[in-house]
Amino acid sequence: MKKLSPTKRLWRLLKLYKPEIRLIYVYALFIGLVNLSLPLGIQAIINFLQTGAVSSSWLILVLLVLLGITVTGILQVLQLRLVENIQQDLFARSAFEFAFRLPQIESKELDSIHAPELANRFFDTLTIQKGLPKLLIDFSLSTFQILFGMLLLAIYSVYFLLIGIVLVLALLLLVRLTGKQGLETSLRESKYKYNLAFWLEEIGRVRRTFFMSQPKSFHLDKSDDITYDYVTSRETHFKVLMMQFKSFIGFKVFMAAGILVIGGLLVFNQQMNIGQFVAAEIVIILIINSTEKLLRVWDTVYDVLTGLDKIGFVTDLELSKDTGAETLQAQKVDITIRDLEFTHIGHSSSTFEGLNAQIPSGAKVVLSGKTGSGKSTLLKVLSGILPPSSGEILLNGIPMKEISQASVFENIGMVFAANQIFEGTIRENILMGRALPEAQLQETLQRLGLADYISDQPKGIHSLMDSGGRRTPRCIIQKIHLARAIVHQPNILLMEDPLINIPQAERRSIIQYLTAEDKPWTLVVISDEEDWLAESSMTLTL
Ligand SMILES: Nc1ncnc2c1ncn2[C@@H]1O[C@H](COP(=O)(O)OP(=O)(O)OP(=O)(O)O)[C@@H](O)[C@H]1O
Repeated sequence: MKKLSPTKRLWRLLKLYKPEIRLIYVYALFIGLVNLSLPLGIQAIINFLQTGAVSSSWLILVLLVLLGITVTGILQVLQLRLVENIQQDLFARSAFEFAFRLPQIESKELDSIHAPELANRFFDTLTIQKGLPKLLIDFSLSTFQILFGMLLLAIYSVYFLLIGIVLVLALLLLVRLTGKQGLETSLRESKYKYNLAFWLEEIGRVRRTFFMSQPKSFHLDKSDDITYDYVTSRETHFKVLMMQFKSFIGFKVFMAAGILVIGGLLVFNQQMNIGQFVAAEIVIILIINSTEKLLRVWDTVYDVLTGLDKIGFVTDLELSKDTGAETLQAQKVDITIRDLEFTHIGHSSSTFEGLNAQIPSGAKVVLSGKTGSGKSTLLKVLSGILPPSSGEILLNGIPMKEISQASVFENIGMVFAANQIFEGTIRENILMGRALPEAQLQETLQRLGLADYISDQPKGIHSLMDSGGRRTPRCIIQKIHLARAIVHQPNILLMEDPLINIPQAERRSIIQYLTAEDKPWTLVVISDEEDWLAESSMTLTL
């Protein structure tokens, strides 16, 4: 898929909130118009005052000016409400995008990426969120303010209008010439920011190793290298910003000088009365303030574009597609492996090839082979997590790619070698949101020898586990992995060394339970333990 440019991403985002943004701009337009009531009203008030009499017209004018100020205030409150709605919606949208996408991303996309690191990019949602008021309110208000101010001044003198046109053209030219460079430097700066965040997470993850390591400076040196890269790229970005900022200030001075000189000359030449001059001065102040605001929006534009690019990286990653239409309905499943080959991305030779096997339903298979022979890879291919490079797997004679992924996953229980405990209660970690009869859960806990441990916990099965089960014994972690895999009585049970942390005395009874004749599953386990071999009905060697 072609990568979208950050600017295109911004348009796409703004399109989502078209009705709200339209209203924000309509309000800004009104605010810009009503704001003119201040200079115009004051101009008329001064003219009245010069007549030296308090009249009802003077009073009405004062009230009109006050009404103008109140109306703009109300419209600004309405704008804030609209932007707040967009900000809240954006947060929720981003949260669900991440939660939905992270587990669904195609395995091949994540081959060289550490998936948890992708979650760091969620924080750019806040950058975008914070940038929106500036981008929508400040930008729209300032633009209309400058536009209407210039038009009003043009009524006083056409020279004012010329100055305005020169200013707008100069701003557009500057954006065109330096905008791209600013975005590039901002993206580079952001890259190092993420590198540093990831490295700090790594230090946190293996903190004890770093705590004990001598010399102590290793992780600091590495942090220093990344920080240096960050600061250097930030400095480059800042230089671009400074160059833009200085040019903006130059434009501002040029505009103020032009308007003030022309205004003064018009008064001297009596082409303007004092009331008009004061009004023109107020308009000039409004325009200068608005230009100032536009300058400040610029930095935010880069932040928002960079944030969108960073989040876009995650949302661009291809998701795993569920193209199969068949469902797996049988109670028992046999597995046929036909000419199976798998090659990891970036590897020139295949991990395994020409693999053929027939695993009858209910078989208890031990998968063995020397280290690196591809046992874990085969298990992932069998589960449908990794698609084979060639050949196929059939479940009850149906090619796996024709069966819907949801149906395959519903029928599989899987125990991975890697720790899969997430922060949540023991119950959540086992059931993963499945609604199962309580008796079925209790039976599983009993059979795996988990019931006693759980009842000893302060909140029983509702006790909280840390991420990775930090404070839970490894044996219990493994039993929870097992409980998760079998509690729904799957038809296929795939396990990578599932019992290595479980005491020998308990292992045999668990193996006997998992390999019992009456169990619904066809079991494939990676292990070289005698106990598994003794209870298995077949072995598969890679
Ligand atoms: N995500 C990956 N990307 C690239 N290569 C990989 C990936 N995962 C595994 N490999 C490589 O594929 C080969 C098979 O790995 P696999 O983990 O399947 O073997 P294994 O038999 O389970 O090994 P072990 O018994 O040591 O766990 C190895 O050479 C490994 O380096």
